[in-house]
Amino acid sequence: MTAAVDPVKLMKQEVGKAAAAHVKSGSIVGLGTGSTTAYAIQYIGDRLKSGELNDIKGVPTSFQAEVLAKQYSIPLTTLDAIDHIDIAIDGADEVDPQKNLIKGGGAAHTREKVVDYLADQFIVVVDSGKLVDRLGSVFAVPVEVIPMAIAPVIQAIAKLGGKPELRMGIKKAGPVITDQGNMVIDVKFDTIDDPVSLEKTLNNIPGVLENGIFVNCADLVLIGEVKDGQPIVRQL
Ligand SMILES: O=C(CO)[C@H](O)[C@H](O)COP(=O)(O)O
Repeated sequence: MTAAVDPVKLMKQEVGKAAAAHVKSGSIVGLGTGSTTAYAIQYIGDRLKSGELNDIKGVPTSFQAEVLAKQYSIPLTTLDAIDHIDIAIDGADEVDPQKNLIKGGGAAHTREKVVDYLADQFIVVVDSGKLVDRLGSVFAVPVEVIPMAIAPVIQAIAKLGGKPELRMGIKKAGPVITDQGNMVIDVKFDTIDDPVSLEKTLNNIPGVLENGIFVNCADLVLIGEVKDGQPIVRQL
């Protein structure tokens, strides 16, 4: 008996491959975080190995991205050694029709926001399950907070009408700790009518480092779908 192929995995693989095909030789590439971007990193590595691509430098958005880049022999650099990023590839947890995003399912949104906004071209890679009519319909907004400010930030967020929940670890007792040593509060809002203003409002709370609302940032959204059992990629 052959094992059934997971359709979500198929979509992620195909969209990751499609995004990796956009990377040109000589580029500085922002390497996003998450299971979909992991395939893009793998395919960039494959293209380097085959000689189809050369002279690439990657800027990782997380410890995970750094480990994967090393695994696939992608040379890395840091923001103090470069003056631009040509292209960034990153996943998302929600995408609305205006290409606004919620990110941070992997608690990496702070570094992702720095890298993705710096890139001349930012390509988002998602499976079709991430598309929503309105941001916040399904996913909570991740907010990275410095540990000593957790209590007042939770109070301030509750006053804004959000339902804050401290993100807890899996296979680790206690809260999730980000790559910067901070904590994450996931905030569910009934509706997000104005993501532009909510992004600013959340970041204005003292103790908040960054939140996962990304507006006016994505240039291209690649969506993986399965049609008639076959994975396809379309653009938003
Ligand atoms: O924002 C992120 C990490 O902070 C990820 O890009 C986002 O959570 C999507 O991940 P995946 O591709 O595994 O669904």
